[in-house]
Amino acid sequence: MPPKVKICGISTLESTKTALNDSADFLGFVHFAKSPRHLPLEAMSGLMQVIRRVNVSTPLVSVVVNPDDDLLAALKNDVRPDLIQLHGKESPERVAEIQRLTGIPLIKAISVSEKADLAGAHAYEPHVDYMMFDAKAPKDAALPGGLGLSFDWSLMRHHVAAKPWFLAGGLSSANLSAAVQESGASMLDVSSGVESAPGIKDAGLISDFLKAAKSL
Ligand SMILES: O=C(O)c1ccccc1NCC(=O)[C@H](O)[C@H](O)COP(=O)(O)O
Repeated sequence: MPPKVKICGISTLESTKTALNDSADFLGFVHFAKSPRHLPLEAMSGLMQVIRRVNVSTPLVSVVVNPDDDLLAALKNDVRPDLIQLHGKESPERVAEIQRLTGIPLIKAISVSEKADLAGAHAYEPHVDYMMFDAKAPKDAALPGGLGLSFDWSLMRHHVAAKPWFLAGGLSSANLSAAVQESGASMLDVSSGVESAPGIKDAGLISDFLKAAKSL
């Protein structure tokens, strides 16, 4: 079974169309002011509404970082994504609270640089539908994700998980096969690897990535 793919950091209808034409399994939209992929909530909501007119089956994911209750209320009441991806330092208790507050299925991202980072993941599992394992950002980085950095994929080999998980960080059409082999991942997430410049998605790179993933 080929890995499922989430194309993250989509901000235009054009890249949405490419991703859907080549059978992306999830589409991610980032709301984080410092990100070159940042979408204000109104724009995210508008784009999602347009997508839903032509495609109701592909889950649309709002990616946020340490969201406060006001942001969660806006996501729940106005944007209404299929999933919320939590990509900050949310504690397991806060994730449980976010689940209660929104009722929207969650993806919790964990930053990984060494094996010890995986141990903390289990505490989130009761509260989420999916986990994501992404490369840990450098201390001085402006963003917690979308940096095109990888971690040692073999760390995931013996990870026993109660929830399905995405592998993220520095993936591209050139390395995804090795990444799947080394990590055992059945779900992949990519952003920079399908861009021609930060925040600029490239139709050819999106197609290449999805075709390479679907051919595994
Ligand atoms: O992509 C961003 O700009 C971003 C900003 C703030 C929080 C999360 C962000 N991205 C989350 C993702 O799911 C990325 O796809 C993931 O980190 C992998 O990125 P990349 O290494 O560029 O493929």
